[in-house]
Amino acid sequence: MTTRVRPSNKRCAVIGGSGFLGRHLVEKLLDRGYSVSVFDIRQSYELPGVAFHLGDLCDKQALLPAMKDVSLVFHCASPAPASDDRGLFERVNIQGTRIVIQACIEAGVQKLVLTSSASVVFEGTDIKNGREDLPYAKKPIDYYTETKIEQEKLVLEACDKEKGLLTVAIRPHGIFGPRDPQLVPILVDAARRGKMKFIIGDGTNVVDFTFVENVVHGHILAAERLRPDSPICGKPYHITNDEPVKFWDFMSDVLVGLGYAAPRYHLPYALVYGLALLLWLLALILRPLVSFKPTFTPMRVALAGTHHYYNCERAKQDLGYKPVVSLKDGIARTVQSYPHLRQGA
Ligand SMILES: NC(=O)C1=CN([C@@H]2O[C@H](COP(=O)(O)OP(=O)(O)OC[C@H]3O[C@@H](n4cnc5c(N)ncnc54)[C@H](OP(=O)(O)O)[C@@H]3O)[C@@H](O)[C@H]2O)C=CC1
Ligand SMILES: CC(C)CCC[C@@H](C)[C@H]1CC[C@H]2C3=C(CC[C@]12C)[C@@]1(C)CCC(=O)C[C@@H]1CC3
Repeated sequence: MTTRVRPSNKRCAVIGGSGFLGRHLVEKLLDRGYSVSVFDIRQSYELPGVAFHLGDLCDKQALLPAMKDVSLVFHCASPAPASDDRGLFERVNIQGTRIVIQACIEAGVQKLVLTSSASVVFEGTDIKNGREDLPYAKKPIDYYTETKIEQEKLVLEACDKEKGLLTVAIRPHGIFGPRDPQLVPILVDAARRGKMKFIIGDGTNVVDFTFVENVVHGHILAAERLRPDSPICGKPYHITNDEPVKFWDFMSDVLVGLGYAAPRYHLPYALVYGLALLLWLLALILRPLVSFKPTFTPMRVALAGTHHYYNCERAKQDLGYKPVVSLKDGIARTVQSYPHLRQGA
């Protein structure tokens, strides 16, 4: 007879734990007394109390040791949204997520918390105060969004009290904070190349940006509230700063905080979107000959020129969620954490 060790409630695994969000999550979990296994394709740091397992999440045999005696798994790995590699997104976000679910079931994991994205409902048109019951985007703008939709469906459908696996999806929006490899670095790179003089559209579009510690807080609340009798099983939850802000005010605050000029001149949205589509097509056609990555992709232009902010009442009601860091403090802490990206550095 084989005896199964009951996983400790304070042992968890973070898939994607070397990444931006993953590492912040690991640090908070350690603070809260969890012991943590990180599974990632790379190791980006060392911390006492963290065991690293390196491998590709599409490889179940590589995943299983990271889930040994673990009751709770966070899945926050994904290829970077800026990539244009459809095959990679399908392999990691769709096939890989199926494998993560199978591995959880085999390893006797009780709870799986997925980092999804509020963008699963975004298709380039305004979303104002969007709730979780909005339909998934029918025409997602990029492969990242297309595969995040499938990934979320897979994880939520895998919620099965009989089989003993409970699942929930967190949908953050526009995560920023110290060590973010995307938002601030891309913005500063564009500013240094003189591309941030322009506002796309009339500059009044309102969006959500979410400080990374609030996203972590939402994940941990969801994990701790996920029980067979709780209403959160198999549901998605928006997690934002709950302080929608004008996109171009946020960009200006970050740029000015780092010593760059705020964008001033307006360009028509339709013109910039058309040009971005054209460039994207050109990059696709020329890929066998030359490789170039346009700064202004159709997705970025759509995000920069439309309203996209989300209601997080469901998270407040069911998870007891409330942001722990304000937008103002989040921006100040973020700006302070990038001395090397300051103008003149
Ligand atoms: N940043 C944002 O604004 C938002 C992010 N999200 C979601 O949050 C999650 C975390 O994002 P973020 O922290 O920004 O991203 P990061 O790229 O910083 O972190 C993702 C981590 O997963 C790793 N990874 C990628 N592919 C694999 C694989 N096949 N096997 C194992 N590990 C892999 C990455 O490695 P490598 O770097 O080598 O690829 C990286 O370490 C993602 O699921 C993303 O979709 C949702 C909403 C907004
Ligand atoms: C060049 C400028 C027009 C824009 C520079 C900033 C952008 C790089 C970021 C502004 C909004 C961000 C965002 C994401 C990535 C970085 C931005 C485009 C996501 C696409 C990351 C992954 C998600 O799930 C949704 C995010 C929405 C906001």
